[in-house]
Amino acid sequence: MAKIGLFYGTQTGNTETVGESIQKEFGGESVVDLEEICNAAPNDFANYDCIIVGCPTWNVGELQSDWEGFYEDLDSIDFTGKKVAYFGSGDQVGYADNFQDAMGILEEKISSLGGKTVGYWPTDGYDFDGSKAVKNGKFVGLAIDEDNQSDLTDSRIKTWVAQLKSEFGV
Ligand SMILES: Cc1cc2nc3c(=O)[nH]c(=O)nc-3n(C[C@H](O)[C@H](O)[C@H](O)COP(=O)(O)O)c2cc1C
Repeated sequence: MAKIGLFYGTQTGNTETVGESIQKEFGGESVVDLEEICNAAPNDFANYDCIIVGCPTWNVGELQSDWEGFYEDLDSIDFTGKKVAYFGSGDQVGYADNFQDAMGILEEKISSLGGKTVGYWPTDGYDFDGSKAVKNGKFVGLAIDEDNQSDLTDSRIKTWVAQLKSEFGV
């Protein structure tokens, strides 16, 4: 079993691709286990002290549907003592009032269940009007925009993973 568990949901594949790049950047399967949330059970989270959660925002400010289905199950997971990092996929032009809301919804829930949020990310370089994923002037995790800024995705992942390696202590 790897040290870090990465749980993601996706509708059209972008968040899965980003998850795979994050895994690769950490050093591959020996460091990060990838699990699609539609195949996950609440017990799977118990295996990891370091967790990465990936979710795109859909239907104007909503969780991706598999995460929607798992949302109530989160209540049965003890996140106490776990470090949790978040990444999201969104579209800052098409959905400027709800950019990356899903990342914020999951962070609020999981931190209320004891998870310690790591991997905060600056809002510099993005242009949007509102987001549930911004707290104290920063995103609660890595914001990816494949619709408008796909050219920045690789460098954003590299920078964020380097930050997380230090915050996770791996
Ligand atoms: C109908 C629809 C609704 C969307 N709603 C939002 C939204 O509210 N906020 C946002 O940031 N992105 C929104 N998006 C953009 C998607 O999150 C984005 O395309 C993302 O990369 C999809 O990720 P996935 O391929 O992992 O499903 C929406 C896209 C569509 C087609």
